[in-house]
Amino acid sequence: MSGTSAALTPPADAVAPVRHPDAPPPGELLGAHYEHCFGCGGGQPHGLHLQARAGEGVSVTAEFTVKPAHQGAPGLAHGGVLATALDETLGSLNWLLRTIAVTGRLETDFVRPVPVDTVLHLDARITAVHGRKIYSTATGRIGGPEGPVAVRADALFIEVKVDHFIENGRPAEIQAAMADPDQVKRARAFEVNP
Ligand SMILES: CCCCCCCCCC(=O)SCCNC(=O)CCNC(=O)[C@H](O)C(C)(C)COP(=O)(O)OP(=O)(O)OC[C@H]1O[C@@H](n2cnc3c(N)ncnc32)[C@H](O)[C@@H]1OP(=O)(O)O
Repeated sequence: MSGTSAALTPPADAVAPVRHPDAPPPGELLGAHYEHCFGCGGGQPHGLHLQARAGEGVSVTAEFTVKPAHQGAPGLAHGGVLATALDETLGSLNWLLRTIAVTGRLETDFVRPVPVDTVLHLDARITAVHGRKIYSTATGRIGGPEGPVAVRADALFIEVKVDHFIENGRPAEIQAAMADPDQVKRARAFEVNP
């Protein structure tokens, strides 16, 4: 059983997403947006270390290997961890628009159990944009990129300014991020949209 709530159905006057001219070409790894991100950062020992790759149009693919630290039931991935993998993959899509956005809503279907050591093959795309609202969808397959669907999600991301993080983040991490020239450069570049 699956379904999508009205909040995740784009309005009639929503528009198709437009890939930013400076978006990385199809096949290129996007890289972590923040070293300490639980989803993609290399600095989190038990994080997902998810690596997203630009696809055609406004789409990405990603792989996530379920580790023993990600268990819920014995030998099986925790559902919240799988939702995190979907959230991270969907979040990385906004890089292709060069838009900073955060998850407002995430609806997940858990279709098949995902054992430890499984590689989850994720595929996500933006379906529509309406003002600050970005609608997207993702699937996670097991046994290969064409294997059966184990999880899927629909999401609504909301565009925000860098100030969202500066005003809401814990001061220690914000100061450290702002002292990192690469982090600042990356964040500010995203604020200059055509
Ligand atoms: C540097 C790159 C960083 C990338 C990070 C990616 C990491 C992976 C993604 C994440 O996990 S992000 C972390 C989890 N998300 C959050 O922490 C977000 C917390 N929520 C908020 O900060 C605010 O609620 C939010 C910014 C999402 C919205 O607040 P705003 O005051 O900016 O927006 P507003 O409430 O005016 O809503 C704007 C529109 O979005 C709609 N909206 C907002 N939240 C919604 C929601 N939850 N469900 C449905 N619609 C929603 C709202 O109805 C409205 O629609 P209309 O324009 O049609 O009137």
